[in-house]
Amino acid sequence: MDGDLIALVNKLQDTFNAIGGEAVDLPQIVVVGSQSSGKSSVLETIVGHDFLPRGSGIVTRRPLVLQLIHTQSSTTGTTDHDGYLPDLSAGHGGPYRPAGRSMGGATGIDYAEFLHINRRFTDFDEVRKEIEAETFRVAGQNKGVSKLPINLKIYGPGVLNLTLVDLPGLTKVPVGDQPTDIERQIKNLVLDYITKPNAVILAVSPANVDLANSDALKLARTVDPRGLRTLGVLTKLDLMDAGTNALDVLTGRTYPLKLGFIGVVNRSQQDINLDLPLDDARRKEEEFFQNHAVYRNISHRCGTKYLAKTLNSVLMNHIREKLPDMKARLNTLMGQTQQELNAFGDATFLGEQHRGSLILKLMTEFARDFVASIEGTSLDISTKELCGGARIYYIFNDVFGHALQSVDPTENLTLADIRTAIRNSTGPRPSMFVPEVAFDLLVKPQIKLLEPPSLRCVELVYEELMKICHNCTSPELQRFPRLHTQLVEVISELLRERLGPTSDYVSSLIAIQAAYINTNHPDFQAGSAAIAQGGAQPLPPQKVPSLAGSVEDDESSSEDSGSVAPNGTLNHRSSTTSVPETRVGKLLAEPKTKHHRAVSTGASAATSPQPQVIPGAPTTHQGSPNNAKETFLNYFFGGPNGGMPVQSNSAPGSSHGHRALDARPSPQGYAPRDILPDLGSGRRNGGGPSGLDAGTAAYDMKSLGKHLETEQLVNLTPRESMEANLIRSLIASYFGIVRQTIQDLIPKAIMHLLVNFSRDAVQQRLVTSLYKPDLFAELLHEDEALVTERTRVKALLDAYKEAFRVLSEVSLKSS
Ligand SMILES: Nc1nc2c(ncn2[C@@H]2O[C@H](COP(=O)(O)OP(=O)(O)OP(=O)(O)O)[C@@H](O)[C@H]2O)c(=O)[nH]1
Repeated sequence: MDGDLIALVNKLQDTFNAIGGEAVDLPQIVVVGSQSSGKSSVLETIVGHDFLPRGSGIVTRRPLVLQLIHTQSSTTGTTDHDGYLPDLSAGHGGPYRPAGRSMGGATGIDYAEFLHINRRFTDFDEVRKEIEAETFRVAGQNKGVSKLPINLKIYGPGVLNLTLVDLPGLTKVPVGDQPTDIERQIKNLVLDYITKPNAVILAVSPANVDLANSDALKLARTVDPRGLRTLGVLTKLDLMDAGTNALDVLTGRTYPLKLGFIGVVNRSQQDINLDLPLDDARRKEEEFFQNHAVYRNISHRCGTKYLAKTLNSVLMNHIREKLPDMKARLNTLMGQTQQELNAFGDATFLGEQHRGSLILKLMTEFARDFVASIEGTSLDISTKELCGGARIYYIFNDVFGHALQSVDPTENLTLADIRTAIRNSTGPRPSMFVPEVAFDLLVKPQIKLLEPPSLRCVELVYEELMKICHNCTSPELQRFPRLHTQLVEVISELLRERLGPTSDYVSSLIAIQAAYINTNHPDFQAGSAAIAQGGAQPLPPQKVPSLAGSVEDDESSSEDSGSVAPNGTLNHRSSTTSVPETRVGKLLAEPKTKHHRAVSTGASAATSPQPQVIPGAPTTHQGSPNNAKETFLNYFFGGPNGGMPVQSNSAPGSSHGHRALDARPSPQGYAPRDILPDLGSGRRNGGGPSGLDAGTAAYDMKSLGKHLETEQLVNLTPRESMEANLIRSLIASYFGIVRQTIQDLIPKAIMHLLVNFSRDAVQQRLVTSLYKPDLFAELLHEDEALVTERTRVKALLDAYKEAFRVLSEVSLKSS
């Protein structure tokens, strides 16, 4: 039973070595000692073979995990119950046969196996060479040390069940080309092993050096201060100065260790040189103790044989003691490993007949994850960054919102441009009033400025959805990279399909806004009123109290009057309510005027703001959008519908051919030309390009533009400047309204056409595209790395389970 324990630990050690399970702290004996203290000699005598490298300097440079496995002798078929054949007189069958001497005989063969090569060694010289080669391979030629252990098993009827770890000897000074920190390196390596509470420390100290200077004991003390798991070994007792002895140490009077001290005498260097067989050396050792005057009385507790036996029982007791801990640890590990294994997928879905349901399950999970990410109901919601639906909201609200707000509605629209547009829209004739068509002409391209940010918004949401789709994965799905790729591909295709219609719709929303400039929009009318109000300064006494006059006065203040909000938009609501009952303000504060057109020939503009149709005046545009548009600027610049007194006897024909409202008859009977004589002449005399007068390039925008470029902008006449500023303010006002609408509509459109559509279609699309039995094999092709990893985890779990089972049996029997 006890033999089983060590065999079990050995088995666990192998399993964990092979599959990388470092988690179990297995009970093992760790040999520690300073250089040349005799560690290798002790190990060799325990094993009964010369198999360790020898030489000067540091020979042991990698940990050597040595498992001694007792096998039954084939001649006797028996063994003593603790797996140890103690009878030295048994000769070849004894435990301390030198290498090669008993090999090949009927008594059974000792042989060695390394974990790193699949080969059985029966020649222990070869074992030594292999250890040397393997040491060099990893730790380099005579260089530093390596933590990577060499695993060696020695089988034979002559060995005890034992697990020992040989470590590099503690050193002080680097020699040769050793690294300068060799002392620290070795110390750390040793500490790595002896710190583990399940390690039994075999502290080897030479008896010919004062125990107070023992590096092994010093280091052991740091991790086992009460000396509970340290076994002291005193070597070189034969080399002590004459007259001195180590009796006090061996009897535990000098240095207290629970497991005590055992004295040994190994082969001297000379013995080695003379190739003294190990069994001869053991006899010599036995004789040494039995014949020694001081040690005679304790000779049964001295020597390598006794050490081996003690180690065996110490290790078994230690394992037995650690059983509950190991079981608890294994239990935890089993739980963890099981969980790890579960992450690779439900075992119930393995097998060909379940492929369809597995694919369906993975698809559904994928679709569910995708929808959950969008809706923010995902289980693993990040707290580090916005994700999924929240990012879409962020795109709408912050990114898109800011992008729209940063669009300057009058960008690239200089006063000169506006003047040019005004002039172009008046045709060859000088015009007295600002034509509404100019406003129309100018505002449309500005509305188009909203298109790029809107389309970008679609793209950003699309990209976000793509990201969500790529992030939808699970450890189970990772097993099937091709299925995952296909799932992502199908969703990507769905999203791509939706990108076109969504972008088109968004573009058409902008186009719709540009298609019809609704100057009759209530907010715009209110905003326009505020603009007008901003310019409604007290009129100079000498002028006719006309709108034109008030606006003209505004020219000096319009730049800084603040009628346009800093962001280029108007606060329509407050403007509306704060519009004083000025003439223009009152007119514009009643947005429904257009719809109530009535013949009201005698009404004054101040009390009757409705655009009025004059008998005999051209009415062809009445009711049409153009007509509606043509009306609103009249509030500022006069015209038949505005408050401007216009002479009814003005020739109606003079207005046709362009949309300028200057010559339209008004019910009041004044012609704008009459009341604003300076405007028309001002343009001709002041800022007007001479080209216009010459008439040669009146319609040529280019030459006009060039001309304007050459002329300084300040050359705008006051009238032109006023007109241009006013138009600009109105553009900003109108643009603000459109922007608000767009800001509201685009996210709705994107949600409907892209996000919600994809969300609702994802499951069905996946099923129709991928749920095809002939695709199953391809889709369920497993990732090889993951298959390996799953196999490893499965093997680990099995090993834990097996270890747990054996441990349970052992503890049952021993209880
Ligand atoms: N006389 C005598 N010599 C011993 C005894 N033990 C070890 N030696 C000698 O001491 C030297 C060092 O012994 P090793 O067993 O190689 O010492 P080590 O601790 O393994 O050395 P490193 O692996 O280099 O750290 C060898 O020449 C041994 O023959 C002993 O009990 N008596």
